[in-house]
Amino acid sequence: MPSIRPPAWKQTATLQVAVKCRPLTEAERQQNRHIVHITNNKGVIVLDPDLSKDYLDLIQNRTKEKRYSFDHAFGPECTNTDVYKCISSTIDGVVQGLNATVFAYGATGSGKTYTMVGTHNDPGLMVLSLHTIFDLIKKDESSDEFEVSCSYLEVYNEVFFLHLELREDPEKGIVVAGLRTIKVQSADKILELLNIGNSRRKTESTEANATSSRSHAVLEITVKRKQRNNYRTQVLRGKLALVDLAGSERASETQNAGQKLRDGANINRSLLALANCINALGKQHKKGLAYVPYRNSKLTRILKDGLSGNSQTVMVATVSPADGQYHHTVNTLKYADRAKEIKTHIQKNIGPIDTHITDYERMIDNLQVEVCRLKKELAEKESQLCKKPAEKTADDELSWLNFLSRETSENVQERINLQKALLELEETNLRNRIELQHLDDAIAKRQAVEKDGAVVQALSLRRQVILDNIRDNDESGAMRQLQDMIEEAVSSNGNRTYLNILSQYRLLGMTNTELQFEIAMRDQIIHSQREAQRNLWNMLLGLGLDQKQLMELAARQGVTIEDWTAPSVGTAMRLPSSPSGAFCWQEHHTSYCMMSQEKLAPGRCELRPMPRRQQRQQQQPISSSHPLPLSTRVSPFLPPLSVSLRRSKLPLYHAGSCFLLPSVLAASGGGGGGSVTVKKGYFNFYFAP
Ligand SMILES: Nc1ncnc2c1ncn2[C@@H]1O[C@H](COP(=O)(O)OP(=O)(O)OP(=O)(O)O)[C@@H](O)[C@H]1O
Repeated sequence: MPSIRPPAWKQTATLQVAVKCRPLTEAERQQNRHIVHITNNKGVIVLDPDLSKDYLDLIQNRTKEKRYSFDHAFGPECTNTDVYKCISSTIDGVVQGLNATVFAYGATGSGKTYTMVGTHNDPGLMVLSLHTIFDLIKKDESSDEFEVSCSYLEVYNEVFFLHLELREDPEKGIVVAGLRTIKVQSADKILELLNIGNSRRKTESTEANATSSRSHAVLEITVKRKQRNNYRTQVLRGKLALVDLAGSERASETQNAGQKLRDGANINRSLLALANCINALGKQHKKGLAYVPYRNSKLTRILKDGLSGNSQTVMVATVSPADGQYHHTVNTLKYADRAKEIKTHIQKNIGPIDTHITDYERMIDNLQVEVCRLKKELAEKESQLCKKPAEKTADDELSWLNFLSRETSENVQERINLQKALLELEETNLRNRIELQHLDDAIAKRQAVEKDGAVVQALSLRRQVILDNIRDNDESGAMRQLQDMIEEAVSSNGNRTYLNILSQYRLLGMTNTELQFEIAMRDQIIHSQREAQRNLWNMLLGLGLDQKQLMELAARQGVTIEDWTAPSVGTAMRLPSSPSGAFCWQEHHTSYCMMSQEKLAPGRCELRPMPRRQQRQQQQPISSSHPLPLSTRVSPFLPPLSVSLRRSKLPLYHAGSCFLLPSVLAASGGGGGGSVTVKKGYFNFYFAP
């Protein structure tokens, strides 16, 4: 994912130098004189250790007394907290995404470890800085998220104690590859780790210090601050490096003792490299560009940012007040004095704003997951519907509908959010293009005055940033992705599909009920017809007619006997007194039935259609537009005789809205039937019982 970088904001800062002179130790007090004096919290005077100098030397300025002035100077009575007060503002910046470096520089036994780590009663700068960082985070009232991590590194004899590789990262600066970084929740946890790390540090007893550190210790604390608003996330990354350098005494002893000690070059390779860098950086300021040999040692590479790069840096030069340490003290102060000239360029480490796009991506991913989840849920519901539609209760459906309406409104909200994000992106693009236009104009105007001046360069730099932003926005396809997402959110509205399925299911359920009712009705009619037929046969057989006679009688009347099954002998014979029950026939899947009408004259029935959805409601008569088929087989169970209504010469009597059909029974004289031509329209049967 390409990154969009904010415009660079840089401020030049000067390396701050504080000098700290420790008290004489018990042992020193016996044999040494106190030769370092602090004046006005800034001045340092180092007296000539040679007391034999006569007055003449003094007035001829041949004395070795030295005077210096620094940003801050602390005497033996000052605590680490006093020192910290002067540098605390530098530490505060780390929480705002600025880099800071504090390193203690001085001869062995001068008090570097004491200053950086301290004691229980006089906590050092590492401890105090950590407390400040965690206090600031605790007191922060914004909704920003913080993440603090730390690493502790030891460089011993130019070798990383863990044999790690140094790499230059374009975003993070110099990093030690493979270095373990631990996320920490409190200052106490870091201090615990720090004590473990410090206790494992290589120390040796030297003439000047019983527990002289033989390695450089670097405690690095990184504070990641995530600032969010609706659709933007900005990450500020502040780094604080606290460095306790090794003592040099042993190195000098093992090498050319005495001689190199005097000129300050007899320190181990890292310190020599550091001194050279400080020298070069000092010259750089005074005489212009000079090569700075950072790469000569691992220590200087680690400190590169702190010395000239993006860091607000404090050098604490520690000195011993003992006259025996005169050369070390002067040497330290000489480099500290030079370091005052070093300039750094501080700038907030604002993480790539591609986190905007990352956020969009995350949002889109989440939506896609949500869409998948909804699709799956819908498929499950659909399969449930297919399996057991009858088991679905009205309550379930209601709650599911409520759920659906909630989901639908959420879906709408998501789409609104996506639209907003899209608008914001479009606005950014528009702003970028307007600024590009302005920059082009400004560059053109400025170039007319000076061809490649600083202003033109700055404007061109800014123009490049804007161009990158525009290109990155285009390349990332964030807008296209958002548009696709909105469209998908609209089209993949599974709820709508589900609602369709649900309504179809309900419709099918109703049709099913109608059909079941119809089947029940038909069963009832068939049953009644069979009953009537049995009665008819009983009656005819009771009259003494045999099967042959019956067939002849039926044929004479043009009646087809449908189901020739003689009832068992002995069945009771019964003649109904009035028409009742229903009869029906099927016509193109439409059911009609003849209902008994209590209030009609005896034997009079009316044929009515049986509308599917109104079976329980009042029946409607067949309309005249509803033709009956010319030949319709009707099996009325009253009279107890099956008749076929075919084309017939039997008259139909028109009576108002009805056709009157002469009673088949009457016509047959108690056993007759006939065929009639039924055209269309209403018709009533009239039976003469
Ligand atoms: N401000 C101080 N007050 C009291 N004692 C101090 C102070 N500074 C240093 N000392 C003492 O001086 C001695 C040497 O200090 P320290 O070990 O910090 O020196 P160093 O510069 O780290 O030495 P090395 O480079 O050899 O590691 C220790 O015994 C320490 O307790």
